[in-house]
Amino acid sequence: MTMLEITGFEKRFTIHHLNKIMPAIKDINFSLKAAEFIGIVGKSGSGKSTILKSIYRTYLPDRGEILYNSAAFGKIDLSHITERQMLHLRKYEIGYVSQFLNVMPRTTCRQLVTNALLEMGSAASIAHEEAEKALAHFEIDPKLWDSYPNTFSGGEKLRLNIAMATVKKPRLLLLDEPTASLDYQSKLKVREIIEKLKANGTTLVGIFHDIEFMEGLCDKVYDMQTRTLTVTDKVGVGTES
Ligand SMILES: Nc1ncnc2c1ncn2[C@@H]1O[C@H](COP(=O)(O)OP(=O)(O)OP(=O)(O)O)[C@@H](O)[C@H]1O
Repeated sequence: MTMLEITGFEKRFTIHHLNKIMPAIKDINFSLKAAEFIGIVGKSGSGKSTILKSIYRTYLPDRGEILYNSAAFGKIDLSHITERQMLHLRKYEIGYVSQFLNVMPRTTCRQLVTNALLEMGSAASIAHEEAEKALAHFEIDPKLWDSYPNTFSGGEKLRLNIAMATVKKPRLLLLDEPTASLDYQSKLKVREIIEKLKANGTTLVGIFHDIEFMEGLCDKVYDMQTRTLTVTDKVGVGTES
């Protein structure tokens, strides 16, 4: 089953103070099936994050379709659904992890992960238990669990961010360099979670600076420079289109 299909995607930005329209990316085409992981590679500024933000509907495309096979609404174009539908998808189906933690102020680390589960409809006791498991998995020091994350280190914030998104076991997970400032041990923990989610049917789109991290994890790689989609056999590669 095709889970995500991007065709003829194009995005431009209006720079108001220069009164200019800047083309960002165009002619982006790729698709992926349920439980597949696509890695997007390309140089800085080539538009990788723009694609992820457009799937999450932070940005709207100027041309093209972003078709997603939703559990709640069937096959839909993410750029044309209502705000209400998009909010539903963000809550129940689509997760987004960036390098930056953007959370409710004055909410503890433990509450943030627990709330993520509660809003999905988990029972309170299960939400508490699963939240602790996730915090422990990402090796967030238990001394920090009841603290506000605004004072956390960069790596702690990042690990909390990943815990909050992955604990929900989303149907589609968007990863925008989530391991950027993590040490090797923490990266392995992220990899472990990605493998588990994939095995449970999560479809993933990821940007990783660290090509080695993606090795053996991605089913497909989309190269922004050559606009080609490569199907990996997880050892060697063979081009699809
Ligand atoms: N909100 C915005 N307003 C104006 N220009 C933008 C906006 N967002 C992105 N851009 C521009 O679009 C282009 C693509 O940016 P994007 O962040 O998608 O690249 P990237 O490949 O993810 O880069 P990096 O690897 O450095 O994170 C860049 O030239 C950037 O300046």
